Parts: sequence; structure tokens; C-alpha cells
Amino acid sequence: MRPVGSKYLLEEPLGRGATGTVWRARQRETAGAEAAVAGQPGETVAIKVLKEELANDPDVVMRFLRERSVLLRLTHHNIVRTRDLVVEGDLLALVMDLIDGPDLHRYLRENGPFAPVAAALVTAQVADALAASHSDGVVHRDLKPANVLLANGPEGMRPMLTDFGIARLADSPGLTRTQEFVGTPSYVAPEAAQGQPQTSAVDIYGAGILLYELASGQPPFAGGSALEVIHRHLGEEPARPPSMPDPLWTVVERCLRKRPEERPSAVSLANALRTVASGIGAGATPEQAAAAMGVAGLLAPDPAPASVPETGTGQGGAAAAAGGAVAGAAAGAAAGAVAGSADPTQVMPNSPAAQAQAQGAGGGQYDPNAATSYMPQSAGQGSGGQGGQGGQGGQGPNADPTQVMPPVPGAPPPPAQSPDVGGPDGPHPWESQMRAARDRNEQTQVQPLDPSMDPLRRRPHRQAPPQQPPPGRRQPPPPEYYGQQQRRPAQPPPRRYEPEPPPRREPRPPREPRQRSANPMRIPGLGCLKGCLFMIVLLVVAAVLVWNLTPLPEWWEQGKSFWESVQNTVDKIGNLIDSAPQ
Ligand SMILES: Nc1ncnc2c1ncn2[C@@H]1O[C@H](COP(=O)(O)OP(=O)(O)OP(=O)(O)O)[C@@H](O)[C@H]1O
Repeated sequence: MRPVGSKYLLEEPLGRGATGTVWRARQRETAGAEAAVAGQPGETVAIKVLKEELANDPDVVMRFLRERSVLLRLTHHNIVRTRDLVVEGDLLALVMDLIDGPDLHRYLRENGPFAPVAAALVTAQVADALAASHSDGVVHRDLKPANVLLANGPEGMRPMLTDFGIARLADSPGLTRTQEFVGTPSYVAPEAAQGQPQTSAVDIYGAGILLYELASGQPPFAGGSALEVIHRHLGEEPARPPSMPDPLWTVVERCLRKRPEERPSAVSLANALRTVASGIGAGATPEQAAAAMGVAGLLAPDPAPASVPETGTGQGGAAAAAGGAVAGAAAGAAAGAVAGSADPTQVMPNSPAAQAQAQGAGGGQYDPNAATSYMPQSAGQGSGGQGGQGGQGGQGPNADPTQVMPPVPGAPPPPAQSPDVGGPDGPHPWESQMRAARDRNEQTQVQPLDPSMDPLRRRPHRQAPPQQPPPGRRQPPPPEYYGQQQRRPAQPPPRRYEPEPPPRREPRPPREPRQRSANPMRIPGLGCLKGCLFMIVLLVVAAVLVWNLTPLPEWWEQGKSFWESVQNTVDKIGNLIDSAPQ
């Protein structure tokens, strides 16, 4: 069992993904104030230990710390709660609630597709989770069945969305440098594959694919090479599964629109799916059936979608950089995998061979940055919105974490001029702090972030609507939308960060006189010699007794005379040999 920080103990691996391994773990002691959930000793939790490449990448560490407050405050009935984030030495880990149930990918594999009503209701709850996170400015970007866990509860199976923030953490220039990250394309939204700016609409596209897969057993664009799959996302309309009822198909088709602005908001998607579920069920009333048939009218687009920072601002992602839309990224990925097969379960290494092939397939300049910015997938999943993000070049001074995070007390102060994130010159601002934490071999303490300084919380991230807000402009969801179960629990107002005054040194209390052994002579070092002296005396006494009380002296004499006679005999033989005639 391996400790994670001082608070957790890893017990057994639950599964491995492209970004790390999830472990069942146990709480050793109550976590500190920096954790969202302190936990109790002995409590079981799930811990995602991020891959070493991620943990060693200063950009990822920076994002990890910067997004800490975002991840920890995301609480919803259908979101797996992140309890704590651990940064220790070379280890980055997310501590989550342990969900006792399979993920949707496994469930589908073992049980086959869902009935249309069940598919609609499961996806409606996923949309609830998205609505809550989007209203907080957080986009998941990696929606896929493996990231939806089915919690067994008294009310039945409850879908819970997990891996929030992981896609964004992994979306690092450092990973581009290591060239290890590519992915499967089954869940990638067209704008993400093309390296265009992304919004919360990428999650709606992912939800559309999820709904399609739940109802039919496979995603709409699957099979063939990775390149083909991405091309299909970009240019092909999904085929309607024969058994899919009209209203459900209307919802799927709207979610899978190529133009993000034509997709519905998460709130309207959840609402529409519930209307569909009650209208296509066996016991539906004529009114419910009619409402389901008119579902198109419920699918209102999001007038102010949450934007994903730093996307589409760089080199144009996989599509543009590969010289031929996504060819470079896709072919690079495909070449790294088994040729020609876009098995979504494959994690495809971006090998030099892959790059070479990408050049050929793309018919243009292969840009490793673009190709490797295509997100990885594993275990049968595709990437929801990771493909071809080439926007890393857009990080400027604003991306400097020192501008949004107060310094860690005790760590060296950041340089006066922050170097570019991931830039080749000078240490990364967080490197010195990480090093200090490593040297101290303790869990990095992160100060609470003033929400007004939190770039992910600031509303500027939300795209301004094109015109004046129309009358139907999105308002914060009404309280009844979230209901009791969906409201975040009341949290104490975030503490403002205030620099602490240097700690005043209290005069040390006088030391208790040291307890010494009861050695009246106080001879230094006698303590360790005492045993030896005692043993020597004991041996001497024993030797004297043995000499005087046993026939040992007699044996000694006999032995002596025996050796003397042997010696005489040997001498005599020697003399005889010497005196023998030559
Ligand atoms: N909180 C949790 N409780 C219980 N099991 C979990 C939890 N989180 C993840 N798992 C399980 O761990 C396995 C691996 O999860 P992980 O998120 O690493 O997979 P993934 O989504 O395929 O990876 P990635 O998103 O990094 O590509 C999954 O099969 C999932 O069922």
C-alpha cells in the first residue's frame, strides 16, 4: 500500500486511463483545510494519480493548482465530487468520492444498448451536470461513456460525470513537447478537431454522441481509420439508427450539428430529454406524446455559452497545421496504432513513424504540435473536444499563474518578470515552489483564491452574446431547476487571501532536564560499556571455575605429554632420515 501525501493510502487500482490510474484508497487522517472534504480516518475514497509525464510538466502542475478552486467547488448530484487535490513531490492526484458502480462504457459493453426512454433519462442527468458546470463557466471537454459512472443508490442507478478538468490539465504545451498524447476521435466535436475556439457546445456534441451510443450501442462515427472518423465528424451527417423514436432523433440530430451555435444549451437539453422520455414511454398520455413530438421547440441554443480559454488561438490545431484539415493529426494517430483501425480503445502513440505517415497522409506540413495536441483516449473511449487544439501558443503574460495565485508562503518569490509559460528560458514560476515543496517533502499548501482574481470564475470567459441580450436571454437557472438535490451546498464565503504577518518567534520554553540513567558514577559512555564489562567478568569467573572444578588441568597435562611424545617421534624419524646413507 502506497501513501499519497500523509492523508491517503492507495489500496488497489480500479482502472487506468490515458491521463492516469484510478485507485481505491483509504483516508489515513483527516485532511486539512485546503481539502473540500476533510474526510474521516478509515474512509474509502477514489484517487486518480496523474501520469508521471503530467506530474512532471510544470504547465500541468500550474493548471492543477490554478484550477484547484474550480474543481473543488464543483458539487452536483450528478458530478463525482472532487474532495482534495494532492501535490507532493512528483505526484499529482485528485481525491474523489468512490463510486460503487460501473462506468457507462463498461455497462454498455456488458448489457448492450439502453431502451430509448432510459437513454433519454440517463443523458438528461448528464445534461443536468453539464448545465451546472457550464453555469459556473466550466467546460468538461472529455464527455464519453467512460467518464460517466453509475452510482448504485437507493433510487437506482445514478449517472455521475467525472474527470472534470482533466482534459484541461492535460492540454498542455509540455505534453506537446513530450509528444505522447494523441487520441481516438470518436467523441471529438468538429470545432475542436479543427482547432477552432471551443465553447460549452463541445460538451453538448459529446452528450449527443453519448445519447446516440446509449440508444444504439455504438457512436455515430466509428470504424475505419482515425482519419476517416474525424473526417466524418467534420463533413458527414450521422445516420439515424432504425429503432430510434422520432423525438429522440430530433434531440440527437440537434446536438450533433456541426455549427456549435445551433446546438441546444445544456439546460434545454435536459428539459427536452425529460419531455421526450415521458412522451415515448408505454404509458405516455396523448399530451405527453404530443409534447415529445414538438421537442424541437424546446431545444434553445445557449445565448452565452461558456468559452474554453486558450483554444483556437494558436496554430490552428490538428486541422490547420496538418495541411489538409485533420489529416496530420488523424493519420499520425492512426499510424501509431494498428494501421487502419480506429479502435476507440486504443491509445495511440505519436511516434516519429506516425508523424512521417501523417505527413504523407495529410499531403501537407505535419506539425507535431498540432498532432500531439490531439487528446488521448483509452479503454474504449473517444475524446470529447480535445482534438486538434492548437491554441497553446496563445498563452501570454496573462497565463502567468503568479497573477492569479498568491504565492505559497515560504516558497521563493516569483521572478519580477514572469517567463512565458513553458518557455525555454528561466524556470517556470511554479517550478521553484514545487521544488521547495519537494525539498520539504510535504504536501503543497495552496492559499484560498480570491474569486475576483480567479480567471476561471470571472465572467469575461463567457462569450458575449452577439447583440443586446434578447428577451429570452439565459438567466441563471431558476432555483426550481436545480431543485434540492442539485443546489450546491451552502459554502462559507471564500476567505480572501491576505498576506500573513511574519510569524513571531516565541521564546522557547526551558527544556526539561534530560533523564539520565541511574549511574551514580556518571562515567560518560559507561551505559554502553556496562554490558560488555559484565560479560567479561562473567567469562573470567566461569573460566576459573571450570579450571578448578573439572578434570581440565589433568586433560591439559595429558594432552601436553601426548604432543611431546608425537614431537619426539617426529624428531627421531627426522634424524633417521638425515643419518641415512646418501
Ligand atoms: N470516483 C471513482 N470511483 C470509482 N471508480 C472510478 C472513479 N473514477 C474513475 N473510476 C474508474 O477508474 C477507471 C479509470 O478511470 P479514468 O478516468 O482514468 O479512465 P478514462 O476516463 O478512460 O481515462 P482518461 O479520461 O484519462 O482517458 C474507470 O474505469 C472508472 O470506472
